[in-house]
Amino acid sequence: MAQFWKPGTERPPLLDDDDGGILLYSASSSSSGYGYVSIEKQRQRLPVFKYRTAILYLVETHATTIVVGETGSGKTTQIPQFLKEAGWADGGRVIACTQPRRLAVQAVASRVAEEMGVKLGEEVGYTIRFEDLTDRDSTRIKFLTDGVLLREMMEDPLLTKYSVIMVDEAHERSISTDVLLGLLKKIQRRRPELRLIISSATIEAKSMAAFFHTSKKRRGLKGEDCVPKTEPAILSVEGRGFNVQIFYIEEPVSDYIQAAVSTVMSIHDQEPMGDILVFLTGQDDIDAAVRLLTEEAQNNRKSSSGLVVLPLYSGLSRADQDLVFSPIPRGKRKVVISTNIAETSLTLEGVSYVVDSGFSKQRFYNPISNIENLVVAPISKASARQRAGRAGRVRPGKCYRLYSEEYFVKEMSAEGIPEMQRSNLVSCVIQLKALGIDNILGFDWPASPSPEAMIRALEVLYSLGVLDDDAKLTSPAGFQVAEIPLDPMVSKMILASNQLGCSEEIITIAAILSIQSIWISVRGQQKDLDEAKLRFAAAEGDHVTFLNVYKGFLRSGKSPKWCNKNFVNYQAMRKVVEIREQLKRIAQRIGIVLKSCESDMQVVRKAVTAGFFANACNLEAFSHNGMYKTIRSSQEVYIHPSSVLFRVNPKWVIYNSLVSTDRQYMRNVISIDPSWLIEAAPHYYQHHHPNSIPH
Ligand SMILES: Nc1ncnc2c1ncn2[C@@H]1O[C@H](COP(=O)(O)OP(=O)(O)OP(=O)(O)O)[C@@H](O)[C@H]1O
Repeated sequence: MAQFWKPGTERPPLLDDDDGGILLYSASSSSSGYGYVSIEKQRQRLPVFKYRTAILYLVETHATTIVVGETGSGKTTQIPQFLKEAGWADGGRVIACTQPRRLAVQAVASRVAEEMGVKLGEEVGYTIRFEDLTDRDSTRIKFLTDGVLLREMMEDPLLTKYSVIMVDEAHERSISTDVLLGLLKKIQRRRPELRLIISSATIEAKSMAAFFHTSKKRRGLKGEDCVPKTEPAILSVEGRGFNVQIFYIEEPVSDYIQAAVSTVMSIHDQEPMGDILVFLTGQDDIDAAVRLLTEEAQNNRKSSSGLVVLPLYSGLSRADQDLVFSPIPRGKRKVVISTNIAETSLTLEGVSYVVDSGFSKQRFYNPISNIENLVVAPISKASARQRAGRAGRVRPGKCYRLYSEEYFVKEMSAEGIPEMQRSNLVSCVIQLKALGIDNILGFDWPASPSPEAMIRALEVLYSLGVLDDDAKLTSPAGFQVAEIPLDPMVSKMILASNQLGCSEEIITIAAILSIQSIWISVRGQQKDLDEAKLRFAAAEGDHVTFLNVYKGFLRSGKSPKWCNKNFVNYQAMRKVVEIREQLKRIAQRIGIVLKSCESDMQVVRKAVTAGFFANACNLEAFSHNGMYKTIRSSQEVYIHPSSVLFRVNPKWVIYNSLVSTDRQYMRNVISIDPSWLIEAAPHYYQHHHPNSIPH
């Protein structure tokens, strides 16, 4: 490893480090030594502990407090406890702390419950989509995703039960965080007693402060006189977790999966015990790396025995995700291979080594072509620092970056682009509409989305029948779609299935579409995978094929062996079963009758069309290479090789998503009859594309 890796230059990190200095995370002044220490001692050792009085004073006197502190300084776990101790949860009030990711919500809630010596779900609880572990009477500190807090606003627009809302990891700038910040600013005007804490590792504190600074006079709910200062306070928490030594690769790598696997093996061969956390981009990469490492172990090479390799991504079932937190037998080394869901807020206790590929999957949306792509793109310096920080949570660690120091310093961007400015805004707009925000274009955003993207979103919602001519939610369809916490196109497909009598099938399809892939992808075994797929392949396309796989899985008694034999990802199927159960409950709640259409696949395809008609494509006449054109923007697209319709090339198809590599590829494709498009969306096709559909 010595000739392969170059240690980073040591330089003390500064909070406003905008020149991209290479960080050597150094131990905070109070973090002395490691080994066994009581939880109370661990708490007191965290940098944020010294700021307890300052934080409480600022929260008392300011409507908004912005806390900037490096990863591991203790913001997430400690600040809610300080607030509780200071009485902010007295009198039945609740302290909320939001996170952008579900996994982080669960993990920090468990940790805080443990630190307070209480049972999770009582005084300390959490809520994520489809899962509520809180108690209406006793929960005083509640962790939740920012998306869930937005949903709570539908029932309680002023969020009256919360005394303090802490928006954590604001630097991630997820869409939900940005929408939440905009709405909280509105709520503050009506509730001067509400306190906000915006906390983050790298937030541009000044621009956030400017956003929250308002000269407008606030109106109290009941004429309260406890008007705090409107100018936000900014507090920098100095100090970090433990030393993390950074190493850079000397030469750029062409295959980051292979490079990550080799790095893990080198660490295992040469470094003292300590778990390894590897950051790759998505399920495919991760499954490939897990397989490569497991094969090494099976080949019984002395060097790789003793490795316990675990994947971590959002498409895993809860039980499989929990495995990464579970202890492993003594003398073994855990290797967790993860997407960026482990990037912020998580503490994986045993981790001493991080391997950072430098990439993540990111959404990019082009409002002109109205196409959204999920692409593998370079991460920002802020993400790289968060990733490195995972190695220094409970003891000093090392981070191996699979890119050069020069690249980090000169080319990596300082911060990522806010999700709001690179996403399709359909879900965001429907949520604001459901909250009664009519003037979406005039909404006060921390970072404004492009007007084109907004207009596109309004158009899609209008064509889905979710908004009426006055851009208000339609009743009941619009309200029902808003109620289902999924992409409105998927929700519309579920609503249509109710009328078409195939809700059982469509709910299965919706569950499968919400995870990345149900197939095991194995490098070098593509032919075997294709053959396995043929056993389930349906001429109608991928959606019907999914139903065949799901039926087979149930018939096998949910057997892992059956999955392996058929190249079906067992963990993904467990997640599908889990999501399906949750969707069933929501569907019943909004009045959908669960009904199976048995073998009538035409109604299933019609229901898919009802949701995804805007993604219709037509095979180019005389096309010898399978080129399609999208109806809405005449974009050139092709069926992805992973689809069962690859090379079949039916004349008319609908896709669920696009991935762009050398070309734009359609994933999850189904063949349709073009007349269904007019049935599903007469306005969209007759007015916007009158000559594109044969009558
Ligand atoms: N589950 C856990 N097990 C052991 N230690 C933990 C656990 N969770 C947190 N800690 C300790 O608490 C420290 C502070 O964690 P916390 O999440 O509060 O920091 P933070 O400043 O919010 O960082 P981040 O921005 O990365 O979320 C960790 O570095 C770690 O030492």
